[in-house]
Amino acid sequence: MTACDISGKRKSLPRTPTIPAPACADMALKLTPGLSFLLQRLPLLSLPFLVGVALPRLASTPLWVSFLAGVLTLPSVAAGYIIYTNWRNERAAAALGARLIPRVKGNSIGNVDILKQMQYNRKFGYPADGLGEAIEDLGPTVNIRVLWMATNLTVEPEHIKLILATDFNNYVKGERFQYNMRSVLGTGVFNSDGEGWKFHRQMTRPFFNRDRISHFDIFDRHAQDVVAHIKQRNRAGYAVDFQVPYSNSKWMPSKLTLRYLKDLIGRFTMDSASEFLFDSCINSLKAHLPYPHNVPPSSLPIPPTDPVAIAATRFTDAFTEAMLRISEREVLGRIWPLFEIAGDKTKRAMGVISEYLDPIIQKAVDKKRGGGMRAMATDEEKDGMSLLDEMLDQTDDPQVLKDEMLNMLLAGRDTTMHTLTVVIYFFTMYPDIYRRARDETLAQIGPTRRPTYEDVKELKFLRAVINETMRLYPSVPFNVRENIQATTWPSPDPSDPRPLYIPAGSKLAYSVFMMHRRKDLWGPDAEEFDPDRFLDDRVKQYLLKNAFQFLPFNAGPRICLGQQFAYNEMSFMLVRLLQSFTSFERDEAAFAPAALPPPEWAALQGRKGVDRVRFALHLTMSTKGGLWVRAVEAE
Ligand code: HEM
Repeated sequence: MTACDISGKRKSLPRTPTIPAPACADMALKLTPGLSFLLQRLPLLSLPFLVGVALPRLASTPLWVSFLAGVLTLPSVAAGYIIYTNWRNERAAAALGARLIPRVKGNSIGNVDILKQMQYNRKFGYPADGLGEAIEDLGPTVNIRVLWMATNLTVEPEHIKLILATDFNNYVKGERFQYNMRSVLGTGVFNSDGEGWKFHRQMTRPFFNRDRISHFDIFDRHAQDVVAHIKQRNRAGYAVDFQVPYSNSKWMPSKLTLRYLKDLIGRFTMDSASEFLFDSCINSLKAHLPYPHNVPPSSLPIPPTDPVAIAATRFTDAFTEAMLRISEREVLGRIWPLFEIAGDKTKRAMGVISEYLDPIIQKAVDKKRGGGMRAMATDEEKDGMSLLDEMLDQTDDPQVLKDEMLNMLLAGRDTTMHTLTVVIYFFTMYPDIYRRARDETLAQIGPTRRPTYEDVKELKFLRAVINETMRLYPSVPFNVRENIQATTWPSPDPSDPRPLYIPAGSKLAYSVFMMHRRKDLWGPDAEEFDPDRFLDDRVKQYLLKNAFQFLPFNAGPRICLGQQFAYNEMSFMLVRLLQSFTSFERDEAAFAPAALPPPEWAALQGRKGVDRVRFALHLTMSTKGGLWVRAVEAE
């Protein structure tokens, strides 16, 4: 690959590294994921069966006995393998003076009861239901086995620090995780390790190094649209959904997105992200907003026929669907391909996404190749450039560019959308907090002026509100890694100082959601929403003692690239809302009944007993039934 620099000389560009894909991914290109999964395992599964059948035949046993022996061989071999692996791990741990991670005990074979409970909690429960009890009983790092597959879950800052920072090179996203995500995220920055990851990260990092005026132009345009939508709907007498679904839509593509479709703020973050990423706004804010479930269908306006609105809805639905499909694969674990025997479930959504994105990327590549875009622009010129334009300085491989755009869209939409939605939710719960944030905003910026980067830095209380929101409801509540080499972690239990042994290739989950609520790390009021904990003595008392106990953006070499950008985007949107409205109220009648917490939760301790919306977990977090609000306009 070559490109022209400003002087017209040909310059070679860094080559896109070849990122190895597992064999199963190659096969999956031709076969469905399920068939490819079965074919690869066929020899492994059939060998014990054939041996089991053949051996009794040597002793001339009847055919049915041989067949039965063949059938029983498979579970016997599997059980033998599990017993051997346990024994080997125990010995390896003992040789190092270590112990195995305490194991959560179920009450049935294969811990099917735990699996059922987890599935129930995922659908109807509160985030981390069930896991909190296990951590309380066994300590902050536990081993959970379901159907003989183990996951180690930790909420211990020292252990998370090892994974993310101090022993970074020993922990990877891993081939298994990457295969689950590959049909959507390709080999982009989220979904790669080693050299591939370094290549993607160094390619995108410069874009986030500076605050750009053009980004505030983008935020402002879309923030104005959001404010206008709220005013319009409220004036017409309806609540407006800040995020998620509605049950009476006529233009919803599938049951799946019906549960999760992002709304007003999701449209703000989607439109902003598409504009700064590839300079082509999705225009989802131009599409029609949903109406509350209790508006009779007969009084709903006719669904939009405007092609821009339809295309925007199609793209956002497809994007949401693709993200949900890959997060379902994570939940199903290693056996997810068996649920995709008939075909790749991301294919339909990816078709729609590609239809939209491919021409944009191809056009940029053609322009670059045809010399229509100067390579290596100056910093000043770069201010108005999209990430796609900037990346063209480094590669013109359309697949690499597409992967990166999709990774960034995921990073840039759902995380900020969730945080903004929860901030508004907390504003509806705690009007005093809203008043303080509004007073601060009006004192610093006034009722109409557009905020600058300097203004945003001065809004200390607003920053504390955002941090406290991300403490209680971090956008990425659970995350996973795998360790390459066997290792040990320091014991979290003072009464048993033996370190914990982690066999090579273990699945390691860490939950910042749960860590952020630990009373021993945050004080007895850890579950209360109190932004002042980021401003008063408690900063010294708790947070400064261990910076790894607050990790909404991760830490170490893979720390979120868009952290500063996200603070700017969220603050900008919030400033525009604080300037435009004197208060926000939740309209509970507008929530579908199943979207509200069940009445029996009100008697419970902690946030579960207090919260008035329900939260769903997929790759990122969101509210389950939307956030329906009304706002009072400022004079
Ligand atoms: C409230 C907003 C945000 C939160 C809470 C957040 C959080 C995170 C977290 C937890 C990770 C680590 C994921 C992992 O390693 O598995 C991450 C990674 C990343 N984030 Fe963000 N993020 C936010 C907004 C953004 C935005 C707006 C962008 C850019 C458009 C962005 C770009 C990235 C990128 C590129 C990575 C991958 C870094 C890597 O693997 O090297 N994020 N983010």
